[in-house]
Parts: sequence; C-alpha cells; structure tokens
Amino acid sequence: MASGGLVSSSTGTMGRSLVLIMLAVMAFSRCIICMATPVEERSLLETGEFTLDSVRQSLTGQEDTIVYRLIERAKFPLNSRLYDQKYELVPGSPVTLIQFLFKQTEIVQAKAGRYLNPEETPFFPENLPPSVIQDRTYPVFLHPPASSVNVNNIIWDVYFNKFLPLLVKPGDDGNYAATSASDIELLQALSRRIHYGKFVAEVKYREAPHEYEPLIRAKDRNALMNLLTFKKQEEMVMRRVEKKGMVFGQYVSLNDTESTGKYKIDPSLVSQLYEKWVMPLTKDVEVEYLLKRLDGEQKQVP
Ligand SMILES: O=C(O)C(=O)C[C@]1(C(=O)O)C=C[C@@H](O)C=C1
Repeated sequence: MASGGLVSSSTGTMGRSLVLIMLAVMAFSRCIICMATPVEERSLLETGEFTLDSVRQSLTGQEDTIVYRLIERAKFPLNSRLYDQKYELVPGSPVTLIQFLFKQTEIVQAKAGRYLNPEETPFFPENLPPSVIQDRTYPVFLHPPASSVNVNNIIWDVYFNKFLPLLVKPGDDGNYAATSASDIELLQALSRRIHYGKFVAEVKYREAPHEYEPLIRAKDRNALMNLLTFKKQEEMVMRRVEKKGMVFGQYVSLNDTESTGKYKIDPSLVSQLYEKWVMPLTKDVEVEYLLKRLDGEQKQVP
C-alpha cells in the first residue's frame, strides 16, 4: 500500500510536473511569437479592431519602419542623377530613372495584390495591372466614395525637393539601383502612414458623427481641421520619433563605455519630418476624406 501510494503519488507529481513543463513551453513559445510579431505591427484589417487607440497604435508601429528606412536611405549620398531627367538615364523616355523604376515596381507589386489592400496607395495609379491573386479580400471599413483620397503627388514633391537633401550627404556613388530601392521603400512607408489618415478620420467620424456632419455639409475645412487636431498627441509623437531616431540610429559598440554621441541620422530631423510634413499631410488626408464622407449617403430627415 505504502509503496503503491508512493508510486501513485510520485506518478502524480511527475504528471503535474509534465503538465507544468508543457504549460511553460507553451507560454515560452507564445512569448517568442509575441516578440516576433509586436502587437502594433499587426494590420488592423486583420484584427478588425478599429478604435482611435488601435489606429494610433498602428501609427506608432509604422514609425519604426519609417525610422529604419530613413537610416537605410542615409547610407547613400544624394545620387541626384536618379532624379534629374536631363541625364536621360531612361533612353527614349521623358521620365527620370526614379519615376521609371518606381512605376515598374508598382506594376509588379500590383500583380501581387498590393493595391487591393486599402492601406496601400499607389504613386502611379494609372493603368496598373490587376492582381494575379484573386482570392485575397479585405473587410470594407472606409467609406467607399472617400477611400480614393490620394496625396502621393504632394508626398513625392516634398520628399525629393525638400526632405531628401536634408537627410543625405551630397555626392554621387553610382549606386542607383540600391538607392532607388531605398527611396521606394521609404516613400511607400511614408505614404502608408500619411494615408492612414483615412482610417483615423473614419474612426473619429464614427465616434462623433453629430459633430462632424454639420461641418462636412458646410464644407468647412478649417473647422474640420480644428476638430480633428490634438496638439498634445502631436507633441508626444514628435518626442517619440526623435527618441526612436536616437535608439535605432545609435552606433553599437561592444565596449559599453564607448559612446560616440553620434547617430546614423540626426534624430531632430525625424521629429522635423513629422512636424512639418508627416502630421500636416495626415491631417490633410483626414480633412479630404471627411469632406467626401457623406457622398452617396441619404440626408437624414429630422
Ligand atoms: O492621433 C490622431 O488623432 C491623429 O489624427 C493623428 C495625428 C498624427 O498625424 O499623428 C494627426 C492629427 C492629430 O492632431 C494628432 C495626431
């Protein structure tokens, strides 16, 4: 009995230990998955949780991508021949090399379904080919008549004419393919972030339609801009992106005491980018979207 009791109690202990080990392994692997896919990196179209908090969380995750891509682009000098048509790098065509490469990239990515995703907005929307992937569908969250807002021509102009010369060193290293790939990825990340203004606007509208509707009907852009602006939120974003510029852009040394105090990109340039262009353009997208928010809807009879 005694030994039987001992056996059964040790079997029970072993069984419990086994269960505990299994639970620990499960928790650990979930933890690894959590680390691999941070919450804010998940597309809201997958989670379907559209709230002001969740949309802001997505914007926070997108900051990481933008800062990494800024660091990547800053590894190359300006390479201005890419952007100047006078060099005729695309023989027989009136476009710059970057326009040519960007358009070709969008054509390939359209075939893979990139622009079926409402979070993506093409820079060259004319005559894009259909997706070869037919069965990929996305939930409809945006108001269809308003979802086509596209400010990529402004993003393009600001990026090449105002921002890029501040980010990179002058000069030409002839690395045009790698430089243009870096420009394209950075511009796509900026465009995605700025056009997320559509999702922010939709959430804000759904939370307070009674506040937005009269201003939309009156086409009062200034009042809409005031209503959707949160200065404190903007200040927080600017401080956070500057910090990300420092943390992601530091030179890593195995010697802990060695700190150069230098960064791969100027962190204050990241907050400047957000203050002068990213947030104002996001708000312009929000206003443009809202102005179309009632299109195609029946006016409510009081
Ligand atoms: O978070 C919001 O409410 C937004 O509309 C986004 C955003 C931004 O671009 O980060 C834009 C406008 C607001 O004033 C604050 C922040």
